[in-house]
Amino acid sequence: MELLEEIMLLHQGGKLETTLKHPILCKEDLSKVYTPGVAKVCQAIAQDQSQAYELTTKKNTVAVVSDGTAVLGLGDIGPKAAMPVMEGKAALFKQFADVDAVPICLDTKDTEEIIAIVKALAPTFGGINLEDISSPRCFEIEARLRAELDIPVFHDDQHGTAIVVTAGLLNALKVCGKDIKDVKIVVNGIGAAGISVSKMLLHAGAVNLIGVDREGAINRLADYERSHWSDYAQITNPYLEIGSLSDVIKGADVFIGVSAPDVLKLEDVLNMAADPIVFAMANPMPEIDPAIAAPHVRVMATGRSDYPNQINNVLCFPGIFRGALDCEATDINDDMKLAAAEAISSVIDPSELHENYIIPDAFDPRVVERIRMAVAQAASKSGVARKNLLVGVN
Ligand SMILES: NC(=O)C1=CN([C@@H]2O[C@H](COP(=O)(O)OP(=O)(O)OC[C@H]3O[C@@H](n4cnc5c(N)ncnc54)[C@H](O)[C@@H]3O)[C@@H](O)[C@H]2O)C=CC1
Ligand SMILES: CC(=O)C(=O)O
Ligand SMILES: [Mg+2]
Repeated sequence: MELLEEIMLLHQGGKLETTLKHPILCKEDLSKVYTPGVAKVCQAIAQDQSQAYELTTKKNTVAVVSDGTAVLGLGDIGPKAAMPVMEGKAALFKQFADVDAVPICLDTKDTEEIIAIVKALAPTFGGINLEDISSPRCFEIEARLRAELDIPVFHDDQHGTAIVVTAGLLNALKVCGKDIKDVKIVVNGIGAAGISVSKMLLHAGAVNLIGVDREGAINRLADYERSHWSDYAQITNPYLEIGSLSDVIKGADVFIGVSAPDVLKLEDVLNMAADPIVFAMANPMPEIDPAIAAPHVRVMATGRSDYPNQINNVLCFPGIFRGALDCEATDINDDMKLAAAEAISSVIDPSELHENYIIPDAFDPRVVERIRMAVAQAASKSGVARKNLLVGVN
C-alpha cells in the first residue's frame, strides 16, 4: 500500500513541466523573445526552412505519439489512460539523452486520421516516436509516415524492442556457448514487438524461429485473415511445427515473450533444451514469474527494472534519437538499428558477461553515448544524415 501511495503521489499533476532556457525579467527581454524581436527570427526561417533546426526547439524535440490501443500489456485503455506511460517515455528521453519530448495521446484509432495528424504536427519536431499503437495498424502508420516525412519516424515497440532483444540475446547465447544459427527460438505474441524482434533475429542469423500467437504456431499451411501473419509464416517456422505454445516450446533453446502475463508454464520451461534462455518481456506482468522460472533456466530476463537483465526498449530509444537528432537524420534505417544493437551489446566486455549481466543497465552512461555515435555514423554512411557528427556539416 505504501508503494502504491508513493507511485500515485509521484504522478500528481503529471511528471513533466516546461522550463525556460532564458529568463524573461524585463520589457527588453520581452521584446527580444517575443514581439517585435521574434519576427526577425520567423522571417529568417520563412526564407530558409532549414533554419528551423537552428532557431527553434525542433532540433532537440521528439513527439511521443500514441492512440492508447496497446499500452504496455494493458491493451486498449484509451488515450487519457495512456498518458502516464507517454509522459514516462518523455521523462526518460530527457533523463537519459537530454532529448526534449512531448507526449501526445490521440483520440482516434483511424489509420488515415493518425497519419494526417502526425504529418500536420511534424514541422514542430525533429523526430516522431510512435508508442503503444496496436498491430496491425502500427505497421501502415509507421511505413506511411516514414515515406511521407523528412524526419525520423520510429515505432519504439517494434524496433526499440527488437534492437534490445537482439543485443541481449547475442550476449545470452555467448554465456550459454550457443550459436544463433543453431538454436531453436520461440517468439510468443506476434504483434508489433514480436514481428520486429523476429525479423531482426533472422537478420542476425537465426534460422529455426517459430512465432506463436493465441491460435498457436504460425505456419505457412494455415490461412490468415491478417496479411502480416501470412507474410510472417513465409519467413519463419522452417520445419513446419504446428500446435500450441506447449507443443512447440519442446526442445527450444530460447523463449521470447512479448504477449501477455502467465502464458508460459513451468512445465513448458522444463521441456526446453539444456541451458534455456527465457526473455519474458510482457509489461507489467511477464509471461512467467521470474521467481518460478529462474531456478530452471540458464538466463532469465524480463522487461522490468526490479529484476536482473532488464530487456526493455528504454535502453534504445533515448540513444537512437540522440544520434538521429544530432546528425539531423531524415530517417532511422536498418543500418542505424543494427548499429544501435551492436552498440548496446558492446557495452559489456565479454569477460564481464554472466547469467545475470547480459545487458547493460539503463543507468549506465556508456549506453546512450555508444548508441549515439554508432547511429550517427551509420546514418552518415547510409546517406540519411544532414550533418556529419565527426567532421562538421555535410
Ligand atoms: N520489454 C519491452 O521493452 C517491451 C515489452 N512489450 C510487451 O509486449 C507485449 C506486446 O506488445 P505489442 O507487441 O506492442 O502489442 P500488440 O498488441 O501489437 O501485440 C500483442 C500480440 O500478442 C498476442 N497475444 C496476446 N495474448 C496472447 C497469448 N495469451 N498468447 C499468445 N499471444 C498473445 C496478441 O494476439 C498480439 O498479436 C506487451 O505486454 C508489452 O508490454 C512491448 C514492447 C517492448
Ligand atoms: C516497454 C514498452 O514500450 C511496452 O511494454 O510497451
Ligand atoms: Mg511500448
